[in-house]
Amino acid sequence: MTCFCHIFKRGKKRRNQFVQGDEVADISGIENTRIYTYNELSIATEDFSPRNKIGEGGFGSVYMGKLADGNKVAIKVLSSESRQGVKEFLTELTVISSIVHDNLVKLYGCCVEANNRILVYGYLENNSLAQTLLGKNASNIQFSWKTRAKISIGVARGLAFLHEEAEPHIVHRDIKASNILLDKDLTPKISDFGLAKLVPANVTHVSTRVAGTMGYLAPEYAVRGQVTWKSDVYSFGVLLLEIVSGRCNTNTRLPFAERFLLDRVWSLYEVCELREIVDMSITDDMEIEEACKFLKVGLLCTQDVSNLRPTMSTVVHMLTGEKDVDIQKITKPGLISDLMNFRNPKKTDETNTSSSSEMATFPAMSSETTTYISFTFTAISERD
Ligand SMILES: Nc1ncnc2c1ncn2[C@@H]1O[C@H](COP(=O)(O)OP(=O)(O)OP(=O)(O)O)[C@@H](O)[C@H]1O
Repeated sequence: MTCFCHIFKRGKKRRNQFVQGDEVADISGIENTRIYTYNELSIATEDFSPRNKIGEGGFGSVYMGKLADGNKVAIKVLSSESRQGVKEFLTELTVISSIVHDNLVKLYGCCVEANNRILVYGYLENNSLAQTLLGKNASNIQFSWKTRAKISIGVARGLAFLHEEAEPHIVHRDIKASNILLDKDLTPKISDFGLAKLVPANVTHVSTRVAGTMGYLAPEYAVRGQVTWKSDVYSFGVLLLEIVSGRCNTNTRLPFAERFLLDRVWSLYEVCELREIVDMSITDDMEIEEACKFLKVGLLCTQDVSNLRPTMSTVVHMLTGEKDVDIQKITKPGLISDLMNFRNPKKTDETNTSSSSEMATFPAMSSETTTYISFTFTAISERD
């Protein structure tokens, strides 16, 4: 009798086992990840109809879908470059879906049938900050100071959670306005965390992904490809400046002195005129003071020397007022104009009005990093 039970148990799929056709993999935690069939997702998106396509990012296309239970979801079809083995893919995915926080987009599950690698996320009604706050087509959302403060603090909390509490700790690598989504109450949710590991380090992919991101890259990331939590803090600092000023980190239509937001904020800080860059729709004096405090936190986060940047939990405390902003610690941030100077000192003077679609190469970079920076300046001009 004992022997019979044993055989029976061996024949059954275990809780931590993924079985599909001939594929059998033991993956701890998989029982908490929902595996969707391709057919289910195809029905949800009306056969991946272009009508339901809501975006296209470096990882692939994103569709809005309605599941059989009525739940609205965002379905991200990873591009062909992203194909990983089933076990590897599911192992990473299980980790990502176990990370749950109010300020992180919830990953519901995935589909790994045949060559398809598809992720299913909770759907967020109010699009990304890139589209609503910084986009060309103004949204009807009123970004009051209260809303901006709530968004800034929420993103800081989400990132602090990824860096300091999530197991394993996660460096996002691509904090930027298009990766901050807003739900119906304008609660910010960070998207795309952990995805870097789902895609092989493939040059073509990296170059397209980082293309829109230049203004957010910490100098050590741009020059040496060095990614740590400190490079995320730098990107968050740039995002914070964008939220307070209501403008994109790079605008090549502006005169050179105003073109790069961080450079502009730093020069205004030096002459005690930070108020000038605060979005004009914020008019209340008390709020402007608070906004200037946020700008100073942004300057602390973007310090050129990465060791001078605060941790994200310290940033949260400064933004919420639980900790003072120590202005003694604000020194020169890592400026884009300095990176460009490094590349070609003659080109960055006041008279430089050249198009930004030049190729940039930095001697210290690995060949992979060089490739993506060379796309960067083209991308900056395309966005404006
Ligand atoms: N969970 C979601 N809910 C609602 N819309 C989403 C969701 N996820 C993504 N989107 C939409 O799809 C677009 C593309 O998202 P995606 O994250 O793939 O690319 P991106 O962030 O714009 O660029 P990149 O891949 O370079 O980071 C977003 O800008 C957003 O409009």
